[in-house]
Amino acid sequence: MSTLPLIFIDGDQGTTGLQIHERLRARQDLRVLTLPAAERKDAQRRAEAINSADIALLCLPDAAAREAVAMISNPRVRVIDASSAHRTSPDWVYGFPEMAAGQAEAIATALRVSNPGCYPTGAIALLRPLVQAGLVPADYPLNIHAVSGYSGGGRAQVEQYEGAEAAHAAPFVTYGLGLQHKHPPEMQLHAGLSQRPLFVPSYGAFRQGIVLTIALQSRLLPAQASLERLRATLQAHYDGAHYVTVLDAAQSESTTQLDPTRHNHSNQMSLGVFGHAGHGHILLCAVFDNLGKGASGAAVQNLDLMLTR
Ligand SMILES: NC(=O)C1=CN([C@@H]2O[C@H](COP(=O)(O)OP(=O)(O)OC[C@H]3O[C@@H](n4cnc5c(N)ncnc54)[C@H](OP(=O)(O)O)[C@@H]3O)[C@@H](O)[C@H]2O)C=CC1
Ligand SMILES: CC(=O)N[C@@H](CCC(=O)OP(=O)(O)O)C(=O)O
Repeated sequence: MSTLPLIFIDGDQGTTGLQIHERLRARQDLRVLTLPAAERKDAQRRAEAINSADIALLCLPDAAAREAVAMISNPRVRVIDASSAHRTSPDWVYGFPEMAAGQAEAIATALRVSNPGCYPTGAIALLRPLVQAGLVPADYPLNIHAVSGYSGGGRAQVEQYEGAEAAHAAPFVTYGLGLQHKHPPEMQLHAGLSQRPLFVPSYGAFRQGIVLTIALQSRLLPAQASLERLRATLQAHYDGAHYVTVLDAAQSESTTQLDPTRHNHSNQMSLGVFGHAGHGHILLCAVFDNLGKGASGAAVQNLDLMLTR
């Protein structure tokens, strides 16, 4: 009998699950369990697979993820949930290792880890250190804009852009106009905001990658919140982080545009602070792959932390 840890991917045929599978394919330090196509939605087979695993990776819609958790009877099974079902639940560890001191350790020892959402990853990465340093007030009236690749919408949206009707797919779509998107509560909680941020998501006719931007007005910030101070605070927070980089002053100066696909197929995220002191305008930016640091890459990063225990 092998003693290598057994990892079950529930939802391995979906957008996130396929990419996790791909990332784990060549690994010699673990075994990956998936169900045959005909059984992948069979509740009994899923329950058996989950309960036989050391770590179950849930790459499912929220309802199916909740169902999967309810199936667990083996107290030793650990879970990484990629869905948004548990991201604000106090019983789950939020799977963003760079977010705060001690977070990586909390993930490493956790039984239940909720992977962050794609858009929240960028928003929280930018805001949390600045709010904590008192440079962005917790009640700042925030507007968060983001443009994602269409794969953020999962298989159904990928089909629209890559299937038979692809020629009719819109080149660019702004959505969530009811301002009820599922992500603001997750952003608010983990960024330490006292108000719900306003979030305007869009997607374009490219497969994957995100540019997320947050505009700030200096007159609404504390006097010490200069562009340089904001940048230095983020640099200090992410100093030594493998996957998160903050553009320095020279890099920011020479950057005139942001390409959402820049970090595709990696777990990297770049953060930038741009602005014009004379106008009192500051722009916080995050660039990353919605299927990398925004989903599958982050899940594998968390898996690796959990495998250390
Ligand atoms: N795409 C992204 O950028 C990101 C996605 N996520 C999250 O990851 C999760 C998965 O998303 P994504 O991969 O995009 O979605 P997909 O729709 O691409 O994949 C979901 C998969 O789950 C399967 N599935 C649905 N219901 C069940 C069930 N009851 N039992 C077993 N399998 C089931 C689906 O099968 P079928 O298609 O046959 O129904 C599909 O293969 C979501 O909760 C999403 O919020 C997180 C971060 C980013
Ligand atoms: C482009 C696009 O359609 N995006 C999806 C992202 C949803 C998603 O999967 O969100 P998580 O990252 O939290 O799981 C949307 O906005 O509904």
